Amino acid sequence: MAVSTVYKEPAPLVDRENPLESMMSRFNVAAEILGLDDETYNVLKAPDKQIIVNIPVTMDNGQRRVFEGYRVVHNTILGPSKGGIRYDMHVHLDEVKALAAWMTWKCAVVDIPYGGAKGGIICDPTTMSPGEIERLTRGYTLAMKDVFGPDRDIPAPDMGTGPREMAWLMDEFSKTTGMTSPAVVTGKPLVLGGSLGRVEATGRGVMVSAIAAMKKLGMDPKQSSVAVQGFGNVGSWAAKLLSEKGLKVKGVSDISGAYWNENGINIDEAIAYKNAHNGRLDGFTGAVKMDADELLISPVDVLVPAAVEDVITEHNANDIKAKLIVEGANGPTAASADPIIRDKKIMVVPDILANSGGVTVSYFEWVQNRLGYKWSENMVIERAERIMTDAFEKVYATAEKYNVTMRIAAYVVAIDKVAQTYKYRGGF
Ligand SMILES: NC(=O)C1=CN([C@@H]2O[C@H](COP(=O)(O)OP(=O)(O)OC[C@H]3O[C@@H](n4cnc5c(N)ncnc54)[C@H](OP(=O)(O)O)[C@@H]3O)[C@@H](O)[C@H]2O)C=CC1
Ligand SMILES: O=C(O)CCC(=O)C(=O)O
Repeated sequence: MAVSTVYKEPAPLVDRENPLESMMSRFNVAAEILGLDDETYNVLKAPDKQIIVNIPVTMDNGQRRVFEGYRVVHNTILGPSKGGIRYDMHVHLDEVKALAAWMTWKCAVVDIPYGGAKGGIICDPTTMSPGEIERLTRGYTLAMKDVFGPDRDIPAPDMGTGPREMAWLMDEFSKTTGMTSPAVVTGKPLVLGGSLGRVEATGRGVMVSAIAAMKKLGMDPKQSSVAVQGFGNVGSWAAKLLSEKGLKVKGVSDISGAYWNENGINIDEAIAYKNAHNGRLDGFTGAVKMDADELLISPVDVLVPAAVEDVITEHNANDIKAKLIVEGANGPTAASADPIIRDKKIMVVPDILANSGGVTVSYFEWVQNRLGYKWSENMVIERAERIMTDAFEKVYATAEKYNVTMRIAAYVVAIDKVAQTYKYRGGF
């Protein structure tokens, strides 16, 4: 049988900023503020484990193709590691390492008992059939069977994956143990033990943090406008829930381009259009198409980058008009843009706080699976909102205490918690 290795080589990071370097530069600033000792610094800066696997998959045409997959466990000091799995052609080991570390900091910011991990496979799911994606997902799960576990490492969805992939993962893992193990993965379909409220949880958390930040800035949601980059799980839910709070969503985008309506886009219509057109906004008539790069520097009060890393850089930061940036995506702002944004006095609710609603409700899903009990949607929403509001206030107070940005403050809160736990666990 012919074996093609076309998807095996990782995409180079040459033309992009390196998210791992961005993560480390903020980590270093926070470590300095906290006066972290050398031992703790060295333990926290590098991942505990990096696993790279080759996954042979029989494609629909009978050819075998080998895919490269990763799982990076950054840290387990606070508990079992937690983090999503990304299917995308740009997946790169350094990116997965950054994403795994961000999971450690994110779980610590919202004070849930998890460490951090992230996974990814270099693939383009938009060109694969459901059967090919299923075989890839099952192959990845088998390759990671000794890494995953309800008390060890608990995956979830990220870009390019959703409840369908999580169901296959749960089923394949359960076969290896001979027991149905719903708690091995979160973001599952409801019938398999998924939690009410998980699908929209990340977008809802973005909305909650945006409203909390607007309150601090004295901005009235009903008099404010917003642009959202990325119209997938996080972006579309954030846009919908922000519009329900009265904000005018003037711009949205996906890989097909950006769409602008000065009078506000009808988000329910945009979502319905996307769902009916292969997940894309291309051809949507409720807005005018514009250059994708223009969206980030468009005249809006609030900007929500909810797609990929490093879209805000030293090259466009100066042109941003928004007074508030709420990071739905992980790592959308390169470290090179931080000083420019700070000097422009734009408030940034950083990724590890703003998008933590997803992992928070994942935690609730895991708790419900372990209890064998289901919570009502109201209970999920109310508890997640409380956790996020408390985390926001803690980060805001830390920013004031040290006179630093919300981003550095979030790292300070997170690293302090993990470092203190490390000291207790180490016995001194
Ligand atoms: N899902 C979750 O619960 C969580 C996700 N996140 C982060 O949020 C971000 C988005 O994830 P999620 O919504 O799940 O992913 P999805 O795959 O559901 O959606 C990604 C969206 O981004 C669009 N996109 C991709 N590249 C670009 C680009 N260069 N410019 C504009 N749009 C682009 C995609 O367009 P198209 O579909 O046309 O390709 C799609 O609309 C990621 O950074 C992820 O790590 C963070 C916390 C939790
Ligand atoms: O829901 C989860 O467990 C993790 C989601 C995720 O990958 C993220 O927050 O970046």
